[in-house]
Amino acid sequence: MTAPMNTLDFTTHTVPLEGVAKISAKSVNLWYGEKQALYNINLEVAKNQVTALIGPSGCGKSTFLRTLNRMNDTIPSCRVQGDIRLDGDDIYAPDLDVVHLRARVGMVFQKPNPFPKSIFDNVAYGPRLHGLAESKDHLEHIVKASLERAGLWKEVSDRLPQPGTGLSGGQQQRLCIARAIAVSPEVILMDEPCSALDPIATAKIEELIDELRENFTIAIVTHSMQQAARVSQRTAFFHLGVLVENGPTEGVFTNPVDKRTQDYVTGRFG
Ligand SMILES: Nc1ncnc2c1ncn2[C@@H]1O[C@H](COP(=O)(O)OP(=O)(O)OP(=O)(O)O)[C@@H](O)[C@H]1O
Repeated sequence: MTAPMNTLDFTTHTVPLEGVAKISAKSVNLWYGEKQALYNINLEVAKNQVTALIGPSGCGKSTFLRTLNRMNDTIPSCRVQGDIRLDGDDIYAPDLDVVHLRARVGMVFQKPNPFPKSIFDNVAYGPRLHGLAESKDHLEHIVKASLERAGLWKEVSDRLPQPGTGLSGGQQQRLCIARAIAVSPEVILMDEPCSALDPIATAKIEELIDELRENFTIAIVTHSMQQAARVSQRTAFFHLGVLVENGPTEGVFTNPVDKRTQDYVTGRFG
């Protein structure tokens, strides 16, 4: 039976993970002030895979992404309930060091946001903050390796002292990915990382995402169903703050179980 109009349907259809869960979210509810934005979300993020979070504008996908490294803590009206574990560690435990958590779970934002510093210092910032480099040589090695992994080294190796803000939009986004990688995170959260980029820069980032999953676990919010289909192994479809469907990407797109997912993937709304 379908839910009557204007009544939230809380049903979630989940195809269980085949691999290992890196992050496990259970019964997550979230409010901004009086307004509830997430309802009883249960979602596992598979290790060394890309999980795409999709859904119409305002459905809560960015909000959910931000619960995974407690970025919502910076919003005073925001209240989170539930249980979120990273390799079994409760990330909302009262004694948890949030700075350490955000080193384990890095983030790349919609608009490339390099610091107003040199290319080198952008990447060196995190390792310096967390005391990860034993010497100047070691720091240079980390910066080079991070830029290489982000596919940017060849383009910037001769201009490391120049400002990061002087790079093209696509290069800036790869610089932000290098900055995230430099602290050796376990998970990288990406919130519409290509929405400010042209198709060529987007294609480069998508290729990079595919390479990165070998070493990292990735969760990506995207408005583009094509992008979700190209880069992810699992997809979670959100609607009105509810996780409607969650499973292998191909199944969600070609054989969705729920009518709300069917309507979204066939372009009937959103
Ligand atoms: N800082 C905030 N304060 C109050 N309400 C917020 C805040 N951020 C988001 N919301 C509300 O929470 C709901 C979910 O928003 P969210 O940004 O997570 O959705 P989204 O699916 O990522 O949307 P979009 O695709 O447009 O970015 C929306 O109703 C939004 O208005």
